[in-house]
Amino acid sequence: MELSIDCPVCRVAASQACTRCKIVRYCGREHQKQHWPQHKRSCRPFREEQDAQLGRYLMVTQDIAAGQIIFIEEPLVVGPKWYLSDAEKEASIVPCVACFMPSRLGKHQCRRCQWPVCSAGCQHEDLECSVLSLGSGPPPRSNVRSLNDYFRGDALLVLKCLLLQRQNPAKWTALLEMQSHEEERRGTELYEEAENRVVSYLQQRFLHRLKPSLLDDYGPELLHRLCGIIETNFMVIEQPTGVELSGLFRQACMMEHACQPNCDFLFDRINKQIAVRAGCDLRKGEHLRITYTNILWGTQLRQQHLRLTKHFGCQCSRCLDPTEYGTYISALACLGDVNQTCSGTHLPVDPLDEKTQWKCNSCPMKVDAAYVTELQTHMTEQVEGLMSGCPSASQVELLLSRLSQMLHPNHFLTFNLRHTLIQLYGNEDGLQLCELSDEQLERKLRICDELYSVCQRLDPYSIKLAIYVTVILIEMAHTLEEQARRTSSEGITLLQLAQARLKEAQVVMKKEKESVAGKKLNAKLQKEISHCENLILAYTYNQKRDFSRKT
Ligand SMILES: C[S@@+](CC[C@H](N)C(=O)[O-])C[C@H]1O[C@@H](n2cnc3c(N)ncnc32)[C@H](O)[C@@H]1O
Repeated sequence: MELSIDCPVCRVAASQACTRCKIVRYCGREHQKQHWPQHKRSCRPFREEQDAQLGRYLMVTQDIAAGQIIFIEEPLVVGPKWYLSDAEKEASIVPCVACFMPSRLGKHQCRRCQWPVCSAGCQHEDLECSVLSLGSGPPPRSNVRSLNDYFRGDALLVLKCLLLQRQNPAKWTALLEMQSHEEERRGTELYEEAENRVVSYLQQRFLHRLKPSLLDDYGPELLHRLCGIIETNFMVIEQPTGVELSGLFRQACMMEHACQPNCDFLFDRINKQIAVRAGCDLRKGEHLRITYTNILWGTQLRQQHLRLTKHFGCQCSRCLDPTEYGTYISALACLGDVNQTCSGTHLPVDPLDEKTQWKCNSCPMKVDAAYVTELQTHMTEQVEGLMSGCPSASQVELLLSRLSQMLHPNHFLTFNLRHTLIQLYGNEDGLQLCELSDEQLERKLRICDELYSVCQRLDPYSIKLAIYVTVILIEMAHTLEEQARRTSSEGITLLQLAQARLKEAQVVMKKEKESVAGKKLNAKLQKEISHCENLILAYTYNQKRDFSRKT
């Protein structure tokens, strides 16, 4: 996380942070006092509000410029990932119980509780270790699967929350103030899952042996409430090691959801603080908004995910618009009826209604929501199946042409396939840029333009899609460079266009300097920019040389 560490008055290195915003640092009290008349205009430029529908939320109280850090906050709890994939449940590398560094199962273990640690000397919190040591330990001769089943990271996250009641009463109070949706969760699939994976696991393996004097409450009701608090509020913290953690933050977790966010956030890898940053200029009265779901999903999928995990239906302007800002990212192609084919597009009549009909915009055909869901589920399986391998361009083309008969070209499933395709054309063996025909280059550029336009409409400030957009811009630049190589008349114009695309990507990627994927892509982008500059220099030199030869 990059924050200025110089005193804004004398510019010497400073360590004393403003206690209100924790962002600006001073060399001492004198300069802090002197700077206050200026600083108070930007210190904590928001306040907490409450609303019957949203619950608590954060509202901007003074205009905030794009890129400004709005607040920094310590976590209430940081722990292992809340949702483990099937592969992670069987992985032999797991986060160290103390420092979360990747650790090989069975190599080092805490001497007292036997949970995996990264090295013999790495120790974890005493109370946590005492509770975990009440367990019987993994069964003898365990394989990786049964070891993982004993060392459940998601349950450890709940335990970490539970132990705050003794370790830090102020954090415990703040945690219990968070929304849990415990009533709505009761009887749902998520509740049953939490019961099996976390609540009964913690009780039967550890908590039943706990001395009652150690904690006031560790009953199933409370454990389920903590699961609800985590489910509703957890934020994913990506570590430079690639390990993902879950964090709960008193204030950052108050930010409401919108399918077009206006804030993003960064994590400090050492102390796990979160810094919330304005993704665009924010005006007084606006709410601070992040996205709880995947903005590259269509409305039905986003709504379903939000209803299931966060217990609300989003009513943002994108969700209300059947075309989703003109992107048609959920739209189906109309097939017409037996008498006549149709080139129209099916859109939901009421996008917020799960059971809405989907109507064609050019013929009277209507289809039911159930049909759309079934079709989409089936196609999603096909796309995920293909993408889980390393598909070739021809395999992607084949599925794309099949799905294109039923889906709008911008549908999120075809978007995904086309985003893969632009990276394969120009990089796959036999499909290197120099091997592509002029038509293939033109098509690659056209697809890049279409994908770029969808991203711009959904996320105009590239708050969520910076990496997606940068990949598109780099592929555009590659194509333009190759086109420049093939032409003698417009070469410099094409190269300058390529350079402009890469410079645009550089601006977009400024906010992605911290993430693992962002670091990699930023390094690649720097090389692309130098390469393009060299092409321009070489082109200009050759032109000058040709001109002087002629004259
Ligand atoms: C991470 S919490 C946000 C803080 C919460 N409002 C509180 O009072 O603690 C997420 C919950 O806030 C509510 N919420 C957030 N964004 C919303 C939105 N756009 N529309 C309706 N409810 C929303 C939902 O109840 C959701 O489960």
